[in-house]
Amino acid sequence: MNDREFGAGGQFMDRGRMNQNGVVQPLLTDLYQITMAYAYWKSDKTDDTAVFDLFFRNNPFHGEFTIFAGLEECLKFLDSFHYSQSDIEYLKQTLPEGIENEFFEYLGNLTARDVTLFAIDEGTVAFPRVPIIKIEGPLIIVQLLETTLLTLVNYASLMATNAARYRMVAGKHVKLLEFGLRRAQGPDGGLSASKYSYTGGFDGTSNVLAGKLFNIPVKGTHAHAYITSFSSVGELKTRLIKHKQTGIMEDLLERAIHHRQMLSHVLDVSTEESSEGELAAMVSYAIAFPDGFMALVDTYDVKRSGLLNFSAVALALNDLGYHALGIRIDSGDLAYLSCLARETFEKVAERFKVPWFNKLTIVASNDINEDTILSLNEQGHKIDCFGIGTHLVTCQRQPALGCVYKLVEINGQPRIKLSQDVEKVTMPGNKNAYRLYSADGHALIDLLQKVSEPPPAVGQKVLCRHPFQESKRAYVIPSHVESLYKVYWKSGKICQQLPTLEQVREKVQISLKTLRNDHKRTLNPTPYKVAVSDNLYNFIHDLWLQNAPIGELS
Ligand SMILES: Nc1ncnc2c1ncn2[C@@H]1O[C@H](COP(=O)(O)OP(=O)(O)OP(=O)(O)O)[C@@H](O)[C@H]1O
Ligand SMILES: O=P(O)(O)OC[C@H]1O[C@H](OP(=O)(O)OP(=O)(O)O)[C@H](O)[C@@H]1O
Ligand SMILES: O=C(O)c1cccnc1
Ligand SMILES: [Mg+2]
Repeated sequence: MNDREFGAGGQFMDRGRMNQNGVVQPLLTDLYQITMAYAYWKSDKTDDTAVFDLFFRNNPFHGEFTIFAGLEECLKFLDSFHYSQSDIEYLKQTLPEGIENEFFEYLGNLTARDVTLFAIDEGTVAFPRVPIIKIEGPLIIVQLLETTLLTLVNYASLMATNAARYRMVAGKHVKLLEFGLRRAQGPDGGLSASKYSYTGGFDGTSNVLAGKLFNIPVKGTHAHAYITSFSSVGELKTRLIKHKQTGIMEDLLERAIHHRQMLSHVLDVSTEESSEGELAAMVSYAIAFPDGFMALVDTYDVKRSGLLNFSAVALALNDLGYHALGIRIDSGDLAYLSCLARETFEKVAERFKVPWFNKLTIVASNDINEDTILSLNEQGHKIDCFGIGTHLVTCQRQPALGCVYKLVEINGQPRIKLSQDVEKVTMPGNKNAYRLYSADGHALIDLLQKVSEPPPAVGQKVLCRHPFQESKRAYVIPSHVESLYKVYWKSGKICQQLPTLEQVREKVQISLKTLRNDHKRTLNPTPYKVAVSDNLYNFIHDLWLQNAPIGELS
């Protein structure tokens, strides 16, 4: 990949940062990470080692699952982590006066070589409080990674989860296209939205740069502007198109006008009421893309104009050996209009002996969200493909995932962060995570243990405890045990074969299949259980008592 590719948009590219979006670099962080680094350095903590957990506390969108995404970008970030000369110069000017020069030398030599990163596989379903990434290494460097890792994981996982939810409500046979670039949170947000909506189960994007960078299928139709740019057939500079088989130039407009006349009787709409400008626009688009003719039919009136003109042009193309692809509807009652369009195509198929007309694609767009799709499903519709922008990319129902990054161990000693809100108390210590499965292949529970404990064994009873509620416990006899963490980064190297985007996309669907339907339903889904071992439970609560100050009443 050359530097122009990710450097597009004027982003700064440094040597060694070739494989990543140029904006992802060590200074893409909060100032406090660097000021803390200086204070740690001043306090002689350069040899301290720490373990941080990266996890979220609540699933987004009132759901009970999250899709983990963004791991590959985190690994590329570790791989390229290095402050450039200009970064150091900038920090010298920006940090408060009096910072010792040796600190900048220290920063200039810093890399992620001594860091070890464990993670669950990208594309896997994940649950609250089970760290999706666990990172160990020198305190200063692992602290410095916090904000960047969070920004790489939070939106990616939110987006992949949102897309997976749209996929679940739409069903596997409907195509889903992401149309959100114009509404996304800026250019980089737009690229991430395209990438991770594909991961979550979309079929393609209208975002051309995303297509190029991530090898995602790019798809699209045309805008209302194309239709409204014509007002009469007199504006057509050319009406001619080559017959697909004979190669002879033929007049497409003439044929379309002829078919329009015939169709007006079959469809019971008057040619006078339909728009001539729309007909001209469709003819001109069909001349440009005879094999890929897809037209927007709602500019003036779907029934009285759009479907008539589209069918006329599609029949004219058919005379010349071409099959049109379909239509897009972008306003009005999408259930009603899609059924009307399908009925129209069926009528035309029968009357004009063009059976392929039955299979024309009906694309719908216009402020679609999960609820719209559910409602359209209830009403009955004939939509083959949804084009979804705004609500997908802005994650309308929940605009941020709350992944956090918490210190759980330092120099082998556990650390706990207390909170009035029990949900916010951190799970101290270096832990392993396991997913326990039932005999039918469904995930039953995620279990956190201390790393010193032996892993749960198939067929053996394990006591699983709610991390904070003493009375909530259950014995689980797993039929299969999955150890959730793999070492992804160690000794300065990515140590797993990274899956392609396509493979991560498949993983999402495979992983979702292991979840029972009641965890996945839209309304009041059943929470998935996350537990701790008895050993970890006691460890957490002992530490809690040690750390909680004893109040005094007077
Ligand atoms: N059958 C339907 N059931 C539920 N929601 C629908 C249905 N058809 C369309 N919608 C949704 O209803 C909303 C309609 O939007 P709006 O009120 O702006 O109308 P419009 O059709 O876009 O109007 P205009 O023709 O002025 O552009 C959109 O969010 C669309 O996705
Ligand atoms: O509705 P979304 O889910 O965001 O999908 C993308 C929208 O972008 C386009 O038009 P735009 O919204 O720019 O203009 P329009 O709605 O006025 O046609 C397109 O026609 C869709 O309506
Ligand atoms: O190709 C389309 O139809 C499209 C692309 C972006 C936004 N709205 C529609
Ligand atoms: Mg719109």
